[in-house]
Amino acid sequence: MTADEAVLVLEDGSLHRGEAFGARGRTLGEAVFATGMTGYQETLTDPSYHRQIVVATAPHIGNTGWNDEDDESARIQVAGYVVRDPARRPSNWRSQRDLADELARQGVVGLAGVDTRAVTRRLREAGSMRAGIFSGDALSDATSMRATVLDSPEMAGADLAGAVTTTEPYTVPAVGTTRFRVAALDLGIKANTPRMLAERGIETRVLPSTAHIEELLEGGPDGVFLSNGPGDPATASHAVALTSEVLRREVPLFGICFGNQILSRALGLETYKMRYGHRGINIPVVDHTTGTVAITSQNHGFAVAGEPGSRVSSPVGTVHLSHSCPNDGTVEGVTCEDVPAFSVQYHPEAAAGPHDAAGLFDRFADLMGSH
Ligand SMILES: NC(=O)CC[C@H](N)C(=O)O
Repeated sequence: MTADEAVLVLEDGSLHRGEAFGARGRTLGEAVFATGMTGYQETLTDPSYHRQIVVATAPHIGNTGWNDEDDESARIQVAGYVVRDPARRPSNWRSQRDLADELARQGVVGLAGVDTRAVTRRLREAGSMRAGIFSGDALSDATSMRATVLDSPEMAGADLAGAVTTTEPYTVPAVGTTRFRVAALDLGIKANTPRMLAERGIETRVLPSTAHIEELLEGGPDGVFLSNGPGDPATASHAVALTSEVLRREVPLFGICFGNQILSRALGLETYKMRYGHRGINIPVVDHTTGTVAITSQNHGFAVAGEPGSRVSSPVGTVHLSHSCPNDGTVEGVTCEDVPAFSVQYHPEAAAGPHDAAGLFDRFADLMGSH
């Protein structure tokens, strides 16, 4: 890595100087911090991070290099990447190349050599904020770089699923015998989701976010899946309308993260922007039905409003705000008591992360089996 200068400029006017990492140039996005110690390849390729500049709290990044197997989508999706101490040389039996080279190859602007924990403390106190990374020819004086950041769009109100969804439908076959067929609305789906469904004998037909109800329910699928995805759930009116129709027809439905926010909105609940969100792979979730706690993988900046553990009425009957995060008391999942639908704010596909929540895919299969 050549030691040329790069700077992270936050909306609050603070400047964090380091070295260019990956591509040189300029990038703008929402600065968020992610606390996972592992799984940077999955994080960087997760479409939910579209238009976000990810700040890694783990000080050493890049140790396991990059491979052709662990991508969660077709490309690196983050707007930028900020790390403290990049590995000088990757060392892993699966590594095929170097992280910095891969960032450069895909044109992703990054920054290394800053105190990412200091940046994180700032984001934790003041909240996620707009930011820019500037290097090479894009470097200029602090005032104009900050003005560029202040001109960039906010994450609140951003409608981004259309930027990451598939253009054409495709099918991921079940492994072994096909027990169920699921239609998945791709709002930014991760590759591990259809894979985990496939392992349970579920064939997944993945559809663009613009699909109409006839396309979604073509061939009479056994269930509908709402994926994770970037942007503000308050903008996702089409997905919310589709979901209302699926609920009305009582087709079994399961949603993850953005999908949880969409289902909740279809049930009449509201979403709001959190101060700094949850992004990590060791976040606890309480299941209010069983009283158990799962350690989960998460990546969200918006949340569903409501009292964890309470029951509210909706157009399709009673809804249990069935899961919550004990760290801050936010809602982490909803369960419909009168129609076959549930969703969680966290990631049972856990790429990367712990496997505590993997059983939710079995719960979805059971729900389809009993309808
Ligand atoms: N991972 C996701 O699906 C994220 C959902 C939404 N964009 C949020 O930030 O809350």
